[in-house]
Amino acid sequence: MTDQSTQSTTALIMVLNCGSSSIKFALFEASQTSLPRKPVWSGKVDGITGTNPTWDETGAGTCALTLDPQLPYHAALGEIRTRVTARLAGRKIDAIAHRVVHGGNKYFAPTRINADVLADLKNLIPLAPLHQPFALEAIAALLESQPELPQIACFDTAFHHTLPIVEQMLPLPWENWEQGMRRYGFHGLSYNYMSVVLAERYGELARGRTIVAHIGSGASLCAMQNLQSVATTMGFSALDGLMMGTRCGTLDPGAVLYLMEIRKLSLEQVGHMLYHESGLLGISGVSADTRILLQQEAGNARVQAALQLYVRRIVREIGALTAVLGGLDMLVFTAGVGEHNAELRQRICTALGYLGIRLESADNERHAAVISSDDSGVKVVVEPTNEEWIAALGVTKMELF
Ligand SMILES: Nc1ncnc2c1ncn2[C@@H]1O[C@H](COP(=O)(O)OP(=O)(O)O)[C@@H](O)[C@H]1O
Ligand SMILES: CC(=O)OP(=O)(O)O
Ligand SMILES: [Mg+2]
Repeated sequence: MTDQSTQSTTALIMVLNCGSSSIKFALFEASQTSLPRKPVWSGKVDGITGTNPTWDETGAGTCALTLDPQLPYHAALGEIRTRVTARLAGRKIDAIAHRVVHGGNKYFAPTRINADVLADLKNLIPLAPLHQPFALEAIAALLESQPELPQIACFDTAFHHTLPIVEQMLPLPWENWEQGMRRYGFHGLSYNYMSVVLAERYGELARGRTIVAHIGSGASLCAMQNLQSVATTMGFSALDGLMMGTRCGTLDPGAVLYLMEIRKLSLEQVGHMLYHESGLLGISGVSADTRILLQQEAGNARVQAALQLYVRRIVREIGALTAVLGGLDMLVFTAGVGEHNAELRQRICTALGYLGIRLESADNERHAAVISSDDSGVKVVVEPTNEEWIAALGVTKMELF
């Protein structure tokens, strides 16, 4: 931010965060010197991929929405636009920050979007088809309707720029690496926020061997050392790693070949299966939402199997990342499931008892900041993420105002 006295004292920054099951938005008021963590107004359209989308304004509760089922993201973006316009009552937005999930090999810092940048980002749609098209749809519409409004892309992949080469590489023939195929890692705005807030709250401990479990509709783990990403479960695309709401996570590549060669599924059919029909939804046949699955678990073998595999994959990958870190000092739960689902945190931590993890049940139930007991070998904490603030912060560093 510049300090020219002719400029208005605050700037209004809107953030759009297109996730796989929700679109979140937030309006931040930035002064010349500070950006409060709490937005002046925020909300989300939730359950976009489900049957009952809801509108939730901060503190206003939820209400059901009717979205065009053929174009739910498109309809949700329109809903947000209408409500934000009404709420602003003529006040101008100074910049819009977009969470863009994939920045590829070219974008590692917040970037002002023009037609060339947009074209580059469109090329990455195949690597994040649940996210990239919707963020880019909003960007393209705004570039056209308000070309003078600065739009800034803030990348999920950027925080993982510190990954060592051994974590970036895919075990494919060398020329693929030379041609740019690599593991990127995602949920970087969330992990970036964690690197800030964990250092504030837990000081030196957070600088040690930390695993952050970002478990929402999409899910990944990040192993951090000295608050930097050293390993992560999502890789080249947002399909890798943990089992998710509708995504398979890590899968034997032989299974993909089999589906195509023997079952004769087309590329599109396999892609649809892996992104939209797998994970919790695919195994349970009921829902991608852990709340619903926990309610229907008793007496439903498929729901039980879905939840068992979901927890197993998290436990397995925490074990793998602990090995990479050479031990574990802190385990952090965040995002929709991580912040709100005490039952699943309990199941995960019980399976991790061999690491010396002990939970304080009452603290876990009330989603306290620290949920491990005093004698736990690893500090276990719950920390609400704030991807939107990191995106807005990126905008304030661009000297636009
Ligand atoms: N209050 C809650 N209690 C329990 N689970 C929740 C709650 N809110 C969200 N979740 C879970 O989190 C998931 C959404 O997480 P979120 O991080 O918002 O996902 P995304 O950003 O990928 O859309 C939901 O599918 C649901 O399972
Ligand atoms: C990258 C990703 O899966 O994001 P989300 O969890 O918001 O869907
Ligand atoms: Mg998300």
